[in-house]
Amino acid sequence: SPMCLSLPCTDKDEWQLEVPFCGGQMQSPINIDTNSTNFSRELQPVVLAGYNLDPSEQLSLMNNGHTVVLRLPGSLTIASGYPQEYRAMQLHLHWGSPEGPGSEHTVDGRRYDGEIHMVYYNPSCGSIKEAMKQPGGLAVLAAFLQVMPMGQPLGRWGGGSETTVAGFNIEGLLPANLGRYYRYSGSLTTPPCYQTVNWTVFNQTVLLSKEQILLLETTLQGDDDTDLQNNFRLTQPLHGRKVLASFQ
Ligand SMILES: NS(=O)(=O)c1c(F)c(F)c(SCCc2ccc(C(=O)O)cc2)c(F)c1NC1CCCCCCC1
Ligand SMILES: [Zn+2]
Repeated sequence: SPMCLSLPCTDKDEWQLEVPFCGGQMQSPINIDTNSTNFSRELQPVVLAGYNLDPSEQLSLMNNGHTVVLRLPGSLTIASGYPQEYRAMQLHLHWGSPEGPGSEHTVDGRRYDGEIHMVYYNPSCGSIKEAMKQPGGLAVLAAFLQVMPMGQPLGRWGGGSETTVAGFNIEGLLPANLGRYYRYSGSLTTPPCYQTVNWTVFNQTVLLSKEQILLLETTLQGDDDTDLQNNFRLTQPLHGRKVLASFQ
């Protein structure tokens, strides 16, 4: 767009022209200004249950043209850290390019190399479709991906359009410390932009090797057969929302 002065120039926010919620007052991602977060002692550490998936469990990994998505079984749940239980749906990633970082959330204006999102729904809202439209119907656990200085690779990341991976310890994809996080109410960061997401953004990052980040940035094809890069939405205004912190 003509107003774009800095790269990457992906002002996806024409979305609100055809997708009304995308122009709402509770949109994600946001910049987290650590000087204006409120410490809340009610925010307990996030505890996952059922995350150690049996290798006999085959998980679908696919490139949907916008990100790489790993479908997760509903047996993986958030057992604490939220007022109600949530069940897993999928996890996916946001990244940049060899020219620059690609996290969705920023902290004090800093953009990280990438961001992992684990998407959950509240089963007491009925089906996933209903949950997606209810406030608090969705929860997303977000962690920043950061290149570690000297890389010994973490976990396994696949590529290609549709494949399956054997079950593995999903908790290994999140930071070790799930007790330090930011919490705020926001939205999906892609159309339909439903404002129904209870966001958790962990303070500790997930360290990947330079090769792993580069693999992510250079191996996936987007919808239009170009490199799938910079698949992050620009940060959105808070419109008075408070960001809570589970730590001081
Ligand atoms: N950050 S996020 O959670 O908002 C998010 C993104 F930013 C995303 F960019 C995506 S991928 C883009 C949306 C999409 C496209 C195709 C398909 C398909 O062919 O199955 C599915 C979805 C993406 F899938 C998600 N997460 C999805 C949001 C879309 C539907 C709600 C349920 C799962 C979470
Ligand atoms: Zn996402």
